[in-house]
Amino acid sequence: MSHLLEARNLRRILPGDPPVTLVAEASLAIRPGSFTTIVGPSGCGKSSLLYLLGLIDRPTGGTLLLEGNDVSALDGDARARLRLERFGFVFQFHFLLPEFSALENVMLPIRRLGRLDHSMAEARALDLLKAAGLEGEAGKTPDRLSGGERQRVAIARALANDPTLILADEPTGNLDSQNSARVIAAFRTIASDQGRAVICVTHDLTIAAAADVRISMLDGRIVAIESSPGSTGPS
Ligand SMILES: Nc1ncnc2c1ncn2[C@@H]1O[C@H](COP(=O)(O)OP(=O)(O)OP(=O)(O)O)[C@@H](O)[C@H]1O
Repeated sequence: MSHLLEARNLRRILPGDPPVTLVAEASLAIRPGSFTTIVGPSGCGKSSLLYLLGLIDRPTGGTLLLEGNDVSALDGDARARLRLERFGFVFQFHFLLPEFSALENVMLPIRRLGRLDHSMAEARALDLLKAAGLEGEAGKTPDRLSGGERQRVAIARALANDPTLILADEPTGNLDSQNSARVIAAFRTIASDQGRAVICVTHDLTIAAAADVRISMLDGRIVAIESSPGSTGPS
């Protein structure tokens, strides 16, 4: 089966004197139904690579293929559209809008995409919250949710438009071990869908252990790509 996402010699260099290399010659392939972690010491370029893979940042060299299509050189509007349609993001801080309920937060990207009317968007958002075990919390604003609940709302929001790729940056960074375990279990379930894949930057060894593929970085470079025992390989 073809790769969902493929990077070939992806590079991100900040201009300057001297220039700063955030990511150097990164090559990787993400297969459907996989859970990949990106690990490495602080400052090695994990987030920078994730932002390139998620079309948040733009490479200064190399190629990025989304289901075989070259998306490396798209303009800002086209990248924003693809992010909304095909990607879901989960960050260390949940970035839920404080004045909106959990339900409204999950509905927002659905309404922005504009394919569903208000009541259909609401039904979909409720289903996602239900799947996250948060049916009873739908009407609450983020300040009335626990840290773990907020992060699960953020995951529901990331899934709102049925994305192909879920990208997470330190999603358990602010959670205790019990809530981390729920978040990891949610990612595992999401990644078991053959139409999807999860890529997660983490320092959390429990996440790294739960993944199918582990990409290790050092000084902006990928230094190893390893598959877990039982997984079918990195590509
Ligand atoms: N806009 C920028 N200007 C200058 N340096 C930057 C910029 N963005 C990132 N860097 C530097 O690039 C390097 C890679 O940063 P990045 O956030 O990708 O690392 P990371 O591995 O995710 O780190 P951490 O685990 O601490 O979050 C770091 O040394 C960082 O300070």
